[in-house]
Amino acid sequence: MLYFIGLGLGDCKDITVKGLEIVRQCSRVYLEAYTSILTVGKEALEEYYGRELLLADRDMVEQQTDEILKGADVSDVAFLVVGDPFGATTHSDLVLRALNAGIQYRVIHNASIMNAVGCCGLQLYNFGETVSIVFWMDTWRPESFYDKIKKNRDMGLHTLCLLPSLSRGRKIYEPTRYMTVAQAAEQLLEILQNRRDRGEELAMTEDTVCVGLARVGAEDQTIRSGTLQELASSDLGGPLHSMIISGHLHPLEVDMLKLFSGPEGLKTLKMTNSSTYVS
Ligand SMILES: C[S@@+](CC[C@H](N)C(=O)[O-])C[C@H]1O[C@@H](n2cnc3c(N)ncnc32)[C@H](O)[C@@H]1O
Repeated sequence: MLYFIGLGLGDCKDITVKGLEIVRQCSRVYLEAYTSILTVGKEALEEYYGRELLLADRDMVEQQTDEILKGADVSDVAFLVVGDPFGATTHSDLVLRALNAGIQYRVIHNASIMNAVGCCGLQLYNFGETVSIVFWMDTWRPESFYDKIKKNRDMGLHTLCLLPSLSRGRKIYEPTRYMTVAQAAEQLLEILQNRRDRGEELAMTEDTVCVGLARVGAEDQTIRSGTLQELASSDLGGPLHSMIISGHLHPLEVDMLKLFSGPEGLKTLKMTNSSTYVS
Protein backbone atom coordinates (compact mmCIF):
# COMPACT_ATOMS: atom_id res chain seq x y z
CA MET A 1 0.00 0.00 0.00
CA LEU A 2 1.23 3.52 -0.80
CA TYR A 3 0.06 5.99 1.84
CA PHE A 4 -0.12 9.72 1.08
CA ILE A 5 0.00 11.38 4.49
CA GLY A 6 -0.62 15.09 5.14
CA LEU A 7 1.60 16.63 7.82
CA GLY A 8 -0.42 19.78 8.46
CA LEU A 9 1.12 23.22 8.58
CA GLY A 10 2.63 23.94 11.98
CA ASP A 11 5.14 21.48 13.42
CA CYS A 12 5.79 17.76 13.89
CA LYS A 13 2.79 17.30 16.16
CA ASP A 14 0.29 18.32 13.48
CA ILE A 15 0.34 14.89 11.87
CA THR A 16 -2.90 13.04 12.66
CA VAL A 17 -2.91 10.08 15.06
CA LYS A 18 -3.85 7.86 12.12
CA GLY A 19 -1.01 9.28 10.03
CA LEU A 20 1.54 8.76 12.79
CA GLU A 21 0.48 5.16 13.37
CA ILE A 22 0.94 4.43 9.68
CA VAL A 23 4.34 6.20 9.52
CA ARG A 24 5.57 4.04 12.39
CA GLN A 25 4.62 0.77 10.71
CA CYS A 26 5.74 1.49 7.12
CA SER A 27 8.84 -0.11 5.68
CA ARG A 28 10.01 3.16 4.05
CA VAL A 29 8.92 6.76 4.65
CA TYR A 30 9.51 9.50 2.05
CA LEU A 31 9.29 13.20 2.81
CA GLU A 32 8.24 15.23 -0.20
CA ALA A 33 10.62 18.16 -0.03
CA TYR A 34 9.80 20.58 -2.82
CA THR A 35 6.22 21.87 -2.77
CA SER A 36 6.17 23.10 0.83
CA ILE A 37 8.11 22.96 4.08
CA LEU A 38 7.62 22.64 7.79
CA THR A 39 10.03 25.08 9.37
CA VAL A 40 10.90 22.62 12.13
CA GLY A 41 12.98 20.65 9.60
CA LYS A 42 13.59 17.00 8.80
CA GLU A 43 15.54 16.06 11.93
CA ALA A 44 12.78 17.22 14.27
CA LEU A 45 10.25 15.19 12.28
CA GLU A 46 12.46 12.12 12.44
CA GLU A 47 12.88 12.44 16.16
CA TYR A 48 9.16 12.84 16.81
CA TYR A 49 8.04 10.11 14.42
CA GLY A 50 10.83 7.80 15.53
CA ARG A 51 11.59 7.03 11.89
CA GLU A 52 14.28 7.82 9.37
CA LEU A 53 12.87 9.92 6.52
CA LEU A 54 14.04 9.70 2.92
CA LEU A 55 13.95 13.04 1.12
CA ALA A 56 11.99 13.00 -2.12
CA ASP A 57 12.81 16.01 -4.28
CA ARG A 58 11.08 16.91 -7.53
CA ASP A 59 13.50 14.81 -9.64
CA MET A 60 12.85 11.73 -7.57
CA VAL A 61 9.07 12.10 -7.56
CA GLU A 62 8.86 12.86 -11.28
CA GLN A 63 11.70 10.79 -12.73
CA GLN A 64 12.58 8.05 -10.27
CA THR A 65 9.07 7.05 -9.27
CA ASP A 66 10.04 3.37 -9.37
CA GLU A 67 12.31 3.90 -6.38
CA ILE A 68 9.35 5.19 -4.32
CA LEU A 69 7.01 2.45 -5.52
CA LYS A 70 9.53 -0.39 -5.08
CA GLY A 71 7.95 -3.14 -2.93
CA ALA A 72 4.79 -1.13 -2.19
CA ASP A 73 2.69 -4.01 -3.58
CA VAL A 74 3.83 -6.31 -0.77
CA SER A 75 4.70 -3.84 2.02
CA ASP A 76 3.61 -0.38 3.17
CA VAL A 77 5.37 2.78 1.97
CA ALA A 78 4.50 6.30 3.19
CA PHE A 79 4.81 9.52 1.21
CA LEU A 80 4.61 12.55 3.50
CA VAL A 81 3.43 15.91 2.18
CA VAL A 82 3.37 19.16 4.16
CA GLY A 83 -0.20 20.49 4.50
CA ASP A 84 -2.64 18.20 2.70
CA PRO A 85 -1.31 15.83 -0.01
CA PHE A 86 -3.89 17.21 -2.44
CA GLY A 87 -4.01 20.84 -1.26
CA ALA A 88 -2.40 23.18 -3.81
CA THR A 89 -0.17 20.26 -4.76
CA THR A 90 -0.89 17.56 -7.21
CA HIS A 91 0.45 14.11 -6.67
CA SER A 92 -2.04 12.59 -9.10
CA ASP A 93 0.82 11.39 -11.29
CA LEU A 94 2.21 9.27 -8.45
CA VAL A 95 -1.29 7.91 -7.72
CA LEU A 96 -1.76 6.88 -11.35
CA ARG A 97 1.68 5.30 -11.58
CA ALA A 98 1.03 3.34 -8.39
CA LEU A 99 -2.29 2.03 -9.72
CA ASN A 100 -0.67 1.13 -13.04
CA ALA A 101 1.90 -0.90 -11.14
CA GLY A 102 -0.90 -2.72 -9.29
CA ILE A 103 -0.26 -0.84 -6.02
CA GLN A 104 -3.20 0.35 -3.93
CA TYR A 105 -3.09 3.75 -2.26
CA ARG A 106 -4.75 5.61 0.61
CA VAL A 107 -4.79 9.29 1.55
CA ILE A 108 -4.61 10.55 5.14
CA HIS A 109 -5.72 14.16 4.94
CA ASN A 110 -4.64 17.14 7.03
CA ALA A 111 -5.04 20.92 7.16
CA SER A 112 -3.95 22.77 4.04
CA ILE A 113 -3.02 26.39 3.44
CA MET A 114 -6.05 26.30 1.11
CA ASN A 115 -8.44 26.12 4.06
CA ALA A 116 -6.30 27.43 6.94
CA VAL A 117 -6.28 30.94 5.42
CA GLY A 118 -9.83 31.19 6.73
CA CYS A 119 -8.14 32.12 10.05
CA CYS A 120 -7.90 35.75 8.89
CA GLY A 121 -11.69 35.99 8.81
CA LEU A 122 -12.26 35.98 5.06
CA GLN A 123 -14.91 33.42 4.13
CA LEU A 124 -13.61 30.49 2.08
CA TYR A 125 -16.89 30.58 0.10
CA ASN A 126 -15.87 33.98 -1.23
CA PHE A 127 -12.56 32.99 -2.82
CA GLY A 128 -11.98 32.67 -6.54
CA GLU A 129 -9.15 30.88 -8.34
CA THR A 130 -5.94 30.58 -6.31
CA VAL A 131 -2.88 32.06 -8.02
CA SER A 132 0.84 31.43 -7.73
CA ILE A 133 3.07 34.47 -7.81
CA VAL A 134 6.49 33.87 -9.33
CA PHE A 135 9.90 35.39 -8.67
CA TRP A 136 10.69 37.87 -11.39
CA MET A 137 14.03 37.81 -13.13
CA ASP A 138 15.73 40.52 -15.16
CA THR A 139 14.14 39.54 -18.44
CA TRP A 140 11.27 37.31 -17.28
CA ARG A 141 8.55 39.29 -15.54
CA PRO A 142 5.22 37.55 -16.16
CA GLU A 143 2.05 39.32 -15.10
CA SER A 144 -0.49 36.53 -15.71
CA PHE A 145 -1.29 36.17 -11.99
CA TYR A 146 -2.51 39.79 -12.00
CA ASP A 147 -5.03 38.96 -14.75
CA LYS A 148 -6.41 36.11 -12.63
CA ILE A 149 -6.69 38.43 -9.63
CA LYS A 150 -8.60 40.83 -11.88
CA LYS A 151 -11.04 38.10 -12.94
CA ASN A 152 -11.69 37.24 -9.30
CA ARG A 153 -12.11 40.88 -8.28
CA ASP A 154 -14.48 41.52 -11.17
CA MET A 155 -16.70 38.85 -9.56
CA GLY A 156 -16.21 40.31 -6.06
CA LEU A 157 -14.09 37.30 -5.02
CA HIS A 158 -10.97 37.18 -2.85
CA THR A 159 -7.73 35.76 -4.28
CA LEU A 160 -5.33 33.53 -2.37
CA CYS A 161 -1.82 34.13 -3.70
CA LEU A 162 0.71 31.39 -2.96
CA LEU A 163 4.24 32.71 -2.82
CA PRO A 164 7.15 30.58 -4.03
CA SER A 165 9.58 28.79 -1.78
CA LEU A 166 12.49 27.35 -3.71
CA SER A 167 14.35 24.41 -2.28
CA ARG A 168 18.00 24.10 -3.32
CA GLY A 169 18.02 20.40 -3.81
CA ARG A 170 17.77 16.92 -2.56
CA LYS A 171 20.06 17.18 0.45
CA ILE A 172 18.80 20.51 1.68
CA TYR A 173 15.32 20.60 3.15
CA GLU A 174 15.15 24.26 4.07
CA PRO A 175 14.42 26.57 1.15
CA THR A 176 17.23 28.90 0.27
CA ARG A 177 14.85 31.46 -1.13
CA TYR A 178 11.27 32.24 -0.39
CA MET A 179 9.06 35.16 -1.37
CA THR A 180 7.83 37.47 1.35
CA VAL A 181 4.48 39.23 1.42
CA ALA A 182 6.36 42.52 0.99
CA GLN A 183 8.08 41.28 -2.19
CA ALA A 184 4.81 39.98 -3.63
CA ALA A 185 3.10 43.32 -2.86
CA GLU A 186 5.97 45.21 -4.51
CA GLN A 187 5.64 43.13 -7.69
CA LEU A 188 1.90 43.81 -7.76
CA LEU A 189 2.47 47.55 -7.28
CA GLU A 190 4.83 47.51 -10.26
CA ILE A 191 2.25 45.70 -12.39
CA LEU A 192 -0.39 48.24 -11.40
CA GLN A 193 1.91 51.02 -12.58
CA ASN A 194 2.59 49.21 -15.88
CA ARG A 195 -1.11 48.72 -16.49
CA ARG A 196 -1.89 52.31 -15.53
CA ASP A 197 0.76 53.51 -18.01
CA ARG A 198 -0.99 51.44 -20.69
CA GLY A 199 -4.29 53.13 -19.87
CA GLU A 200 -5.95 49.90 -18.70
CA GLU A 201 -8.84 49.76 -16.27
CA LEU A 202 -7.24 48.48 -13.07
CA ALA A 203 -8.27 45.42 -11.08
CA MET A 204 -7.25 47.04 -7.84
CA THR A 205 -5.35 50.04 -6.49
CA GLU A 206 -2.58 50.71 -4.00
CA ASP A 207 -5.36 51.07 -1.39
CA THR A 208 -7.00 47.70 -1.94
CA VAL A 209 -7.25 45.72 1.27
CA CYS A 210 -4.88 42.76 1.35
CA VAL A 211 -3.88 40.24 3.98
CA GLY A 212 -0.41 38.83 4.58
CA LEU A 213 -0.12 35.48 6.35
CA ALA A 214 3.11 33.95 7.60
CA ARG A 215 3.75 30.53 9.17
CA VAL A 216 0.04 29.74 9.44
CA GLY A 217 -0.54 27.03 12.04
CA ALA A 218 2.82 27.56 13.78
CA GLU A 219 3.19 29.03 17.26
CA ASP A 220 4.46 32.29 15.79
CA GLN A 221 1.85 32.56 13.03
CA THR A 222 1.53 36.18 11.90
CA ILE A 223 -1.39 37.80 10.07
CA ARG A 224 -1.36 41.36 8.87
CA SER A 225 -4.18 43.22 7.08
CA GLY A 226 -3.54 46.51 5.32
CA THR A 227 -3.55 48.18 1.98
CA LEU A 228 -1.38 46.75 -0.78
CA GLN A 229 0.94 49.72 -0.32
CA GLU A 230 1.23 49.06 3.41
CA LEU A 231 1.97 45.39 2.96
CA ALA A 232 4.80 46.30 0.59
CA SER A 233 6.69 47.64 3.61
CA SER A 234 5.61 44.98 6.10
CA ASP A 235 7.93 42.47 7.74
CA LEU A 236 6.15 39.23 8.65
CA GLY A 237 9.30 37.27 9.54
CA GLY A 238 10.42 33.86 8.29
CA PRO A 239 8.79 31.46 5.78
CA LEU A 240 6.29 30.47 4.54
CA HIS A 241 4.22 33.43 3.38
CA SER A 242 0.90 33.77 1.55
CA MET A 243 -1.11 36.82 0.60
CA ILE A 244 -4.78 37.50 -0.05
CA ILE A 245 -6.16 40.23 -2.28
CA SER A 246 -9.64 40.97 -1.01
CA GLY A 247 -12.73 41.13 -3.17
CA HIS A 248 -16.08 42.34 -1.93
CA LEU A 249 -15.95 42.42 1.88
CA HIS A 250 -18.84 41.42 4.13
CA PRO A 251 -19.09 43.58 7.30
CA LEU A 252 -18.16 40.56 9.43
CA GLU A 253 -15.07 40.01 7.31
CA VAL A 254 -14.17 43.66 7.81
CA ASP A 255 -14.49 43.29 11.59
CA MET A 256 -12.22 40.25 11.52
CA LEU A 257 -9.61 41.97 9.35
CA LYS A 258 -9.46 44.87 11.77
CA LEU A 259 -8.08 42.44 14.36
CA PHE A 260 -4.99 42.09 12.21
CA SER A 261 -4.51 45.66 11.05
CA GLY A 262 -1.25 46.34 12.86
CA PRO A 263 0.13 48.78 15.34
CA GLU A 264 0.41 51.88 13.14
CA GLY A 265 -3.01 53.24 13.91
CA LEU A 266 -4.86 51.44 11.15
CA LYS A 267 -7.48 50.51 13.71
CA THR A 268 -8.60 54.13 13.60
CA LEU A 269 -9.37 53.72 9.91
CA LYS A 270 -12.61 52.26 8.66
CA MET A 271 -12.81 49.72 5.91
CA THR A 272 -15.63 50.05 3.46
CA ASN A 273 -17.38 47.35 1.51
CA SER A 274 -15.65 48.56 -1.62
CA SER A 275 -12.55 46.97 -0.20
CA THR A 276 -10.55 50.12 0.46
CA TYR A 277 -9.57 51.82 3.66
CA VAL A 278 -11.03 55.27 4.29
CA SER A 279 -10.10 57.55 7.14
C1 LIG B 1 2.46 24.58 -3.36
S1 LIG B 1 1.68 25.08 -1.88
C2 LIG B 1 1.59 23.53 -1.07
C3 LIG B 1 0.49 23.48 -0.11
C4 LIG B 1 0.40 22.29 0.81
N1 LIG B 1 0.33 20.99 0.15
C5 LIG B 1 -0.87 22.51 1.64
O1 LIG B 1 -1.82 21.73 1.53
O2 LIG B 1 -0.87 23.49 2.39
C6 LIG B 1 2.98 25.88 -0.98
C7 LIG B 1 2.68 27.35 -0.74
O3 LIG B 1 1.60 27.48 0.17
C8 LIG B 1 1.84 28.56 1.05
N2 LIG B 1 1.95 28.01 2.40
C9 LIG B 1 2.11 26.71 2.77
N3 LIG B 1 2.16 26.59 4.10
C10 LIG B 1 2.01 27.84 4.61
C11 LIG B 1 1.96 28.37 5.92
N4 LIG B 1 2.08 27.57 6.99
N5 LIG B 1 1.79 29.70 6.09
C12 LIG B 1 1.68 30.52 5.01
N6 LIG B 1 1.70 30.07 3.74
C13 LIG B 1 1.88 28.76 3.54
C14 LIG B 1 3.15 29.23 0.63
O4 LIG B 1 2.83 30.30 -0.23
C15 LIG B 1 3.85 28.07 -0.07
O5 LIG B 1 4.83 28.49 -0.99
